[in-house]
Amino acid sequence: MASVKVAVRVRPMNRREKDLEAKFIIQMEKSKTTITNLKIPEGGTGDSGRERTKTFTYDFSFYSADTKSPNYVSQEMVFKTLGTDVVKSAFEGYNACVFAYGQTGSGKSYTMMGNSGDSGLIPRICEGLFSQINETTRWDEASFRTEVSYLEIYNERVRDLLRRKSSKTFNLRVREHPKEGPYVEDLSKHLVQNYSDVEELMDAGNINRTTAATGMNDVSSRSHAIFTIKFTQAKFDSEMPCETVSKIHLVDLAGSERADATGATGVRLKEGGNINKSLVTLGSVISALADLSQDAANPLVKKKQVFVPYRDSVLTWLLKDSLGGNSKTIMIATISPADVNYGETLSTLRYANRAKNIINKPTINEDANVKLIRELRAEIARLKTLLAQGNQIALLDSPTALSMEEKLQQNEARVKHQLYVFFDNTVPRYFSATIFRIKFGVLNITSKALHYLASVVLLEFERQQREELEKLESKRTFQLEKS
Ligand SMILES: Nc1ncnc2c1ncn2[C@@H]1O[C@H](COP(=O)(O)OP(=O)(O)OP(=O)(O)O)[C@@H](O)[C@H]1O
Repeated sequence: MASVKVAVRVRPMNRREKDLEAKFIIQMEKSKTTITNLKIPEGGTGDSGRERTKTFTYDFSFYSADTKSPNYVSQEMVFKTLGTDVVKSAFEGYNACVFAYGQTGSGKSYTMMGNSGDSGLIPRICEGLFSQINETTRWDEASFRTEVSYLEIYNERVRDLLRRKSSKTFNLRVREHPKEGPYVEDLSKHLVQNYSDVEELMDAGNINRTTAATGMNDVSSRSHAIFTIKFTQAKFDSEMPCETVSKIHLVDLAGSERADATGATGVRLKEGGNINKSLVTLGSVISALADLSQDAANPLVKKKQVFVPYRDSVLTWLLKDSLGGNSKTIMIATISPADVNYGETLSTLRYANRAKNIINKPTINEDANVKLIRELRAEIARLKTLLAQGNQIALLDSPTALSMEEKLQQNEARVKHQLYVFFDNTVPRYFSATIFRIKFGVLNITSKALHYLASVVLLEFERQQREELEKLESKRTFQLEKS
């Protein structure tokens, strides 16, 4: 179990806000973010008793409004605080997701993608992944496979941002795999060997992304973009093959916006409606999940039937696993510091506050065959303990009816039988379980490993039996000498 991690980031005032002589209304101290409503006089309360300041506590509050401030949080610091954990999760075999949420022009794309020379989380995470791959391959015999895909959801339709123009790029279907969950049919996947391969694809995808100038942002993303890295790792852990697969979704959402703030009409207004549909559904999903988690945390409360409307929008359907499922998820809420955006900023802060309550269930995604071998090994260890215990009991009981030799023979038969049962049950299951699939060269080693394990147990068994017989022999000799 792991809560969704939530960070809030405030950007500097932009030209528009400066021209409007906007006032700064955001304060941050450690993990706390405070917003001030300048319409309410200092020391007083509003007509309806509203307070002038509201304070929220998040996992992180990133102050990026002024580069000269000692508290300034740079792109690199955001990566060090959040991105390195994503890289770590990938190497451990967990799924991960980072999504940026906020008003148009509040800094989502800047945080996720960044500018040239000032890159954001997505390029830094990819760079971090490859630098660790290089480190690991230098010392270990691990092998890696990294695949990326990049899509946008525009007007509730999925579009492949990395597909060549000649092929179908628009309106791809979202389907659901019974085990692996929702996926996009026919989405192109690209094998990458190093960071510059990723950079090339990212640049190509960003050019294809739907953007437009709005009243709030000259280059406003009009779609939700999901950059996905599928990272597979095969290595040997204490001489056992081990394969993990991790999926990392890096999501740059389109802005949450009101038509009046952006001055949108026509196409932009329709886009706004669709963008909001996904974001409203995202809000409902977050609320439902937060309710579920709070209920689960309180055993005294009668469990409600909470419906999570994942399927109400393409975005939430595709991010199903990242929200309340098998993933380590981070939400970054980006905000403007200006009083002119008070309403939007407060709503973002509330949204983020709700998301803190979501509990996910991340698990290591291990190959089923490899898992079976690990279980097999644990079972062998258990049998070895049983064998040892069995022998001790037999020795303690020795003066009664049966002679020691007989007991030893009985033990031998019992353990042999257990071993037969064990291998009879496990080996066919093991071999039928598609172990012959050729995957990262695991084939030879896994079947070899099984033989190795079997021979280790039998050798150990023989050694123990020999020891017992030797003990018995020396006892007999001692008794003979005495008489
Ligand atoms: N923390 C920051 N530091 C410096 N500049 C920033 C920061 N955040 C955003 N900006 C600048 O503000 C402008 C708008 O940011 P950005 O495009 O990231 O907004 P957005 O939230 O992605 O907007 P939209 O939803 O319209 O796509 C850009 O010029 C960006 O470089």
